[in-house]
Amino acid sequence: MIKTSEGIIVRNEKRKLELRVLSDKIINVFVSDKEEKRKDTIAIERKEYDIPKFTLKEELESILIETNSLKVKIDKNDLSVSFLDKNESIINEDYKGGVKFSETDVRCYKKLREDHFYGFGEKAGYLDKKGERLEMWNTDEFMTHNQTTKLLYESYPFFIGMNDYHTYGIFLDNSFRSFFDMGQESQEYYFFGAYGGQMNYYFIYGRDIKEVVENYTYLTGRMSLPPLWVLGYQQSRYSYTPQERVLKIAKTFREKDIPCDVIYLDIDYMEGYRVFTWNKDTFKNYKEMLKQLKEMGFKVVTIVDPGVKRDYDYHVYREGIEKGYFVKDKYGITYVGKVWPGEACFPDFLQEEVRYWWGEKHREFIKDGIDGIWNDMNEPAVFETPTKTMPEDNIHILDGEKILHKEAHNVYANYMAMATRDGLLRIKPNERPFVLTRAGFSGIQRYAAMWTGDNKSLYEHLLMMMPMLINIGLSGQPFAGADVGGFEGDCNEELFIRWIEAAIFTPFLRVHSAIGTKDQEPWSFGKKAEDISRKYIKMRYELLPYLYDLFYIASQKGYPIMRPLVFEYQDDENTHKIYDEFLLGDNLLVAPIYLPSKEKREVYLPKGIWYDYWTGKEFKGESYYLVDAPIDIVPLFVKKGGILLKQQPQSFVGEKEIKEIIIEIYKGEEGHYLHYEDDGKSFDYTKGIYNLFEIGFKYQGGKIDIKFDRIHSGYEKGVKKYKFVLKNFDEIEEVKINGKKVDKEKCEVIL
Ligand SMILES: OC[C@H]1O[C@H](O[C@H]2[C@H](O)[C@@H](O)[C@@H](O[C@H]3[C@H](O)[C@@H](O)[C@@H](O)O[C@@H]3CO)O[C@@H]2CO)[C@H](O)[C@@H](O)[C@@H]1O
Repeated sequence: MIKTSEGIIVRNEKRKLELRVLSDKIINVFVSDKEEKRKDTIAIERKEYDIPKFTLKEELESILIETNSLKVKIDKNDLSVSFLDKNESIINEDYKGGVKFSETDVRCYKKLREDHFYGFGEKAGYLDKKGERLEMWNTDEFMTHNQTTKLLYESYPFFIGMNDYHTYGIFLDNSFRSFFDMGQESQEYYFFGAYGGQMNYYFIYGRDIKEVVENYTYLTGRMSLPPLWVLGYQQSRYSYTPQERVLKIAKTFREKDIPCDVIYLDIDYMEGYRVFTWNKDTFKNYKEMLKQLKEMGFKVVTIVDPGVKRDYDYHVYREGIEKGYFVKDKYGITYVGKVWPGEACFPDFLQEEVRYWWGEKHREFIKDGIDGIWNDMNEPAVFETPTKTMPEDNIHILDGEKILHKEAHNVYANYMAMATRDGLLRIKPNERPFVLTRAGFSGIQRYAAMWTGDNKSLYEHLLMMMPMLINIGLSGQPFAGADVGGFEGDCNEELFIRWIEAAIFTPFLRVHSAIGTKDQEPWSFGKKAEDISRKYIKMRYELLPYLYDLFYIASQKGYPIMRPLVFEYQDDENTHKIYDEFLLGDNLLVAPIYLPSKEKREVYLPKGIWYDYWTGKEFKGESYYLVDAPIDIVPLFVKKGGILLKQQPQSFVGEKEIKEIIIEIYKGEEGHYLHYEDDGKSFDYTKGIYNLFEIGFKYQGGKIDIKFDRIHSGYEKGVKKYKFVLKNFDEIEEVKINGKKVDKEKCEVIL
């Protein structure tokens, strides 16, 4: 055994085990049958750790490492590893020697003690993945996504294991195609591994799911605060063309008083699908169009695919060829695949120089008035190949070394998103960039928001939006959404209404639909759908302060914005498998209708008291209820003592100065809330230019004591008036704010 500054290295005649103690609760395990160095992928953001104190005890058969929270036992014979808590209760242990190497793969077997497995990022199907076999290989899956769809666009080789006694996470830091058998093959063990690369995983212990997610994102990084406008409603279609149609859509939103912040331009804005060009026939006057959109308060996001059309007269292709920036085949010849523009080449984003070149290509776009970039087809997808991507033996260069596509594939999109984000940051250094991506790997939250690709206009896909987005959130990516209304197939009035009712509570809210399908704007399905859409989109804008506070928490702790009930109520066993309800933050429970012709649904309310958001009716938790949901109502519940922040809705973010924040306090003995405020655009907050408020209350015998405390003050232009609205309190005799009695009818703070 060798003691290192971070942990230990142990060898037997066949292999080496390197164990690093990265925190009291995070242990990195690297097992190899060769003399090689551990290789972290792009997923790991953290480069330095505050190595905690740990003790080391070597015995005849084993080695014991102990931190403040964990004991790690290593069997000196087979180098298997067990993780125990301080009371010697096993959290997780290798099964029959643990790691196995073979010609085709490397895998690790673990004893199966877990009741549930969550995470795994973007996977179709339900919330709990126990008993399933999953694979990770970024894939453009155009067919219906359902329980049997194994591969989708993004890969997160991360899961959370949980039983009544323990919660932990495992992140397999390996970018090759990976697999996870969570008890399908056996009831005795589960295993995970990859078809290549190393057995390099991080064991992440946590008091509960929350702490595991916090620790996992401590490693893989957290989303930084997005510009406030991307929290608004966004309208997309493949494709809005010509420019007159784009303007017409924009004007209609304003005429019909339906809030909207963003319009997307899909592939038809380009000249022959050549990236970084404009179609001169259909977008003749695109600068003028962008100007007019800006005047109406719209932001514009354009699609940018990785495929560069093979055409020597086209500057991006010519430069790429001349500089040798494209991915090469196994013979070292530039690889050509078929995508939208026909024959195309793919920039090797793994190279820093290529990323810089690509980032600079956005300069003109941004100067002309484009506000955000949508990276699509970045698995990378290639048409008409059996694998739907480029050959696995294609060559990329990473840190000066050749690596094959089979290693680069799953991380390609992260490097592309990095190129885009860094480019936007160079162009406008003090403006928060917005990048949307379809493909990605763990850690993608540091570069881009994501959407779940080509779903269909089906009730099944409305339902699936929930478990998918919830598991993505548990996998460190809080900023996610689905194509609202469904991408492929015709949506209809009822489906659109029900989808909007659910989606306004998802972090990323974009309606998107495919070419040849029925129009999918909020007014495309008649007056009823239009009115209900307006009502809910306005509600989204009303709730923006609450939502932005959740983005702030996500940026600090990595917590999901859209949470499964088990995230907040892990002790309540009934929550463990619920996937068709979710929490927006910890105060608001959303139970969408996801079946046709349904005006009622069963809702489970966890521990505590809950108030029907619409009627105020009180419900006791830990029970199921059949609740009414006529077509214009999505069942919503606020928890006892919950606090919701609202503001006046507007047509787009920044339309009007927000002069007042409404703080709704729902009856309870007490409640707490953290409110964050900044300019919603720049990075000034990193220099302390933001405000942070602690809001709380205590209530007893008709008397309520409200605390409103600015614990950080830095943003002078912040809202000055905070009005408290007391919900569900029967008789209020006395109201105090910060210890001072105030008039019950004028419950407010003016700063
Ligand atoms: O930019 C346009 C849209 O591109 C994406 O969706 C496309 C998807 O990625 C492609 O694979 C393709 O699907 C074809 C499919 O692969 C093929 O087997 C055949 O069935 O025809 C399909 C249709 O051509 O087309 C999709 C678009 O229709 C992206 O996900 C969308 O958001 C973009 O709007």
